[in-house]
Amino acid sequence: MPLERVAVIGAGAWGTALAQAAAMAGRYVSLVARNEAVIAEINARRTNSAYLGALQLSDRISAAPALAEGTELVILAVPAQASRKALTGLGASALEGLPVVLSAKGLETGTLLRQSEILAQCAPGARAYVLSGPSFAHDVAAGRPTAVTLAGSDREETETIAAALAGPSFRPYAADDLLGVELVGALKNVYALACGAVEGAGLGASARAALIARAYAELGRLVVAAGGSAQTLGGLAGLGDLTLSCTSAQSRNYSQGMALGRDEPLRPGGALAEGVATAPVAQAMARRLGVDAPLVDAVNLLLDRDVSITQILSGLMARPLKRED
Ligand SMILES: NC(=O)C1=CN([C@@H]2O[C@H](COP(=O)(O)OP(=O)(O)OC[C@H]3O[C@@H](n4cnc5c(N)ncnc54)[C@H](OP(=O)(O)O)[C@@H]3O)[C@@H](O)[C@H]2O)C=CC1
Ligand SMILES: O=C(CO)COP(=O)(O)O
Repeated sequence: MPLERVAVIGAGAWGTALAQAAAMAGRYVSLVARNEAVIAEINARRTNSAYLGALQLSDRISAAPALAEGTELVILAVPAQASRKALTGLGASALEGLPVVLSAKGLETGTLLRQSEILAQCAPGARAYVLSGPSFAHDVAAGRPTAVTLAGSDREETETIAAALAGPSFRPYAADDLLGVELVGALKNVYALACGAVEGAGLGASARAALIARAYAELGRLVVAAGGSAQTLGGLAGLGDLTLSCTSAQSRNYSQGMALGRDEPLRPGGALAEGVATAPVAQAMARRLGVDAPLVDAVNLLLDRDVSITQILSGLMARPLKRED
């Protein structure tokens, strides 16, 4: 089987979970961490307690401070705003000719770039793939079943990578629409903030469901205008992840949204909510594309603390009535 030796960059919750998934799929995994204590704990005790509690990691995983010789597949699993720094640290020559699976769900602030565009700048000789879909790190690491999308422009290599990562409880479906998969994965976090705010403010499950449906329509307008496929929207990375992240307090974005809805402070330094950094980027993108994105606008107002979610929903309800499209 090709792709025996996988390196996962970033030993946080998602990197460790993806390392575990790859190990359960039969790969040998080097989990690259920047923190020496994390490396020592994984190698000595087979746990990463800061991120995954007492969960026992596969003995096919070893932790290391740098990319090992002989790596055949790289998975990048640091937060979206840290990807550029992590890739620069690895160096373009180390990634030359390698497939790199991008797993962060966010757009870069300032540049408005997607993860694959950052990879193209930092390591032009690497080949980009994107993994996205409904998958909480704790679920994946514990071997609870889910299915995700693995997108890439080389159909044969996409299928080979999907097969290399497929295990008894982790099922990657190959897809072509790399741009669309990247965008829906990043943007669903913005809508998850809004849905969490609706719950936090006690506005009810009906409002939340209506918001999810309108978010789905808005996401479709954005993805298609940006050049993605409408089919991606109904897939695992679109509908699948939107459903998960917009309904579960296990989502950091949703739970940060709940704090916004209660008018509580966000937790600085707390668990990462990618939607907070991505919301202004999404707004700039929508404006550049000329797409009407009232929910993205609303989340930005909410994050600026200009208005409450209740006021925002009242404003949306007062917009001129229109056909549902
Ligand atoms: N958690 C989840 O359920 C899922 C997360 N994702 C996505 O995965 C991405 C990462 O999230 P998650 O793992 O949860 O975040 P965590 O906060 O759990 O972990 C982030 C990890 O990235 C490391 N890191 C940060 N900056 C750098 C850097 N410059 N160089 C090297 N390592 C760095 C951190 O290292 P250190 O420990 O030293 O700070 C830490 O190990 C996000 O984009 C998220 O949307 C996708 C699906 C599921
Ligand atoms: O993307 C995720 C699940 O698919 C994780 O969502 P959060 O980053 O909101 O926790």
